[in-house]
Amino acid sequence: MKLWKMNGAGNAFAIFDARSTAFTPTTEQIRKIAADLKADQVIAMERDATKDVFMRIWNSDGSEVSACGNATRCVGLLMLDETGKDRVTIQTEADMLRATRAGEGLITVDMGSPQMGWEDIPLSEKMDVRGVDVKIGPIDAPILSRPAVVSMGNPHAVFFVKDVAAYDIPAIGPLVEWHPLFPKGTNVGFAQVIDRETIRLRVWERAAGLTRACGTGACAALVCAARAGLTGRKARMILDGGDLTIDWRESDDHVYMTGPVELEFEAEI
Ligand SMILES: N[C@@H](CCC[C@H](N)C(=O)O)C(=O)O
Repeated sequence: MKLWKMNGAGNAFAIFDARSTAFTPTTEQIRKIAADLKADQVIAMERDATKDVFMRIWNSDGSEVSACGNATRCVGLLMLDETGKDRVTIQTEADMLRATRAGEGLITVDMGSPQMGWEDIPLSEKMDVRGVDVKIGPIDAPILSRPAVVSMGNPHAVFFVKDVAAYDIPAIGPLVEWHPLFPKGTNVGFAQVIDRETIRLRVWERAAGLTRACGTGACAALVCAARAGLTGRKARMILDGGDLTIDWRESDDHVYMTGPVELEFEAEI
């Protein structure tokens, strides 16, 4: 079986080609693969009846999830190279996504429409998604405002803060990640709006911890910022591992994510 170690803006993946050999890992095996290969997520590329590929996603704790923006860009590059097409279709549990080239080492993925209903996130009770009431115990950091929430095929809570550096994210992230308001847990973003076209963002990822970039997290932060009038619909997102450009187009309501993809090594196992 072929294995690629790749990253998208520093978000690290072990990607297995399971199109001709079955890949049915246990939770323990996923944890070990993620630890040994220093991967935030483990990905399996499987055959799909109508799309170019089906993508399965596991977080580093072994849980399976339905969306991963940066991995979609990595799988997009592999499929664009393999098929020679201008555009490839990638089916995930959450949605059908499309990937195209956007210049040297850059891939754009159409991430589809954000889901804004409280049941879509999901929340455990009806609440205004522009600012939900999560009470977390006293923390040694400036007071946090109510986070905005949105689903990009996976749940996101986004805090808008004055200075991202003032927050101990590994201490605060887990308190929100598994707060009872989020029955399926949530990814937790800390977004500092620099100007109407630039956001500094760090994300505590559900079941993976603080990563160097989170693609769906960047989409979620831009959607929440634009919805609140803090930015326009297109912005440069500055993450620890690199920049992503997020464009929430008015014409089709879809969120387009563009950013770097890097192949670290490939192997046969
Ligand atoms: N790294 C990802 C998101 C991976 C899944 C996430 N941790 C979750 O549990 O929803 C991205 O680039 O979007």
